[in-house]
Amino acid sequence: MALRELKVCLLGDTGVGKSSIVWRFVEDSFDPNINPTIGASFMTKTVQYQNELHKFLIWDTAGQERPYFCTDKEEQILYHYRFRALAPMYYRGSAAAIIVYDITKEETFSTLKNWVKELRQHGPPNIVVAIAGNKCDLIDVREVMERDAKDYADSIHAIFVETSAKNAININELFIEIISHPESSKTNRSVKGNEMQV
Ligand SMILES: Nc1nc2c(ncn2[C@@H]2O[C@H](COP(=O)(O)OP(=O)(O)OP(=O)(O)O)[C@@H](O)[C@H]2O)c(=O)[nH]1
Repeated sequence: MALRELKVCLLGDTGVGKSSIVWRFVEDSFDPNINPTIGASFMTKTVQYQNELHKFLIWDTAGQERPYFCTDKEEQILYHYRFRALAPMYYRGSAAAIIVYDITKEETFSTLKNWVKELRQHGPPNIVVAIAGNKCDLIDVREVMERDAKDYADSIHAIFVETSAKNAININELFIEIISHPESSKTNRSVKGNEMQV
């Protein structure tokens, strides 16, 4: 059976649930006390879909601009240059970027639009953009309407799903949509025998 590799990165504001989405996808678990990501973390998961194996190489980036341990301005600037400014390393060569916002926080949707602009300006030309409106289990405190987010996603030709890492809603579907997107197969890398690398 053919094996294809797909580099995918997750972008978005701090606390929107990027790591939780990755944990739900890779480990099928959810930790309500998960720690904020420092810099970036890397995980892989291989799924079988339509007679092919797809190995996701997942880079989960930190959304936090000013981590709690940075007490003064100098430390914050240092953090920015050490981690946030490294984001291009993670989206370069990616088949897809999953940009996550929190449906209960309007400002995280604005951050998402900034990431879309950055990807359009500096990202790979064929990168598949997938927008995930996470925490859809919290509809009572919703601030971003699903229709508005879907209209925006359609306007930029992005995949769109509302997800809940907590309740395992649309997490696998999100990754399957990425596999099935015609553009992602162009960036997919076929791997033969012992050529496979993490
Ligand atoms: N109710 C609910 N809470 C969630 C969901 N996903 C994540 N959370 C919670 O939101 C908080 C932040 O989750 P993370 O996965 O650390 O968010 P992140 O985007 O990776 O954050 P950074 O690492 O700081 O960039 C945690 O308390 C999670 O338990 C969800 O689908 N529903």
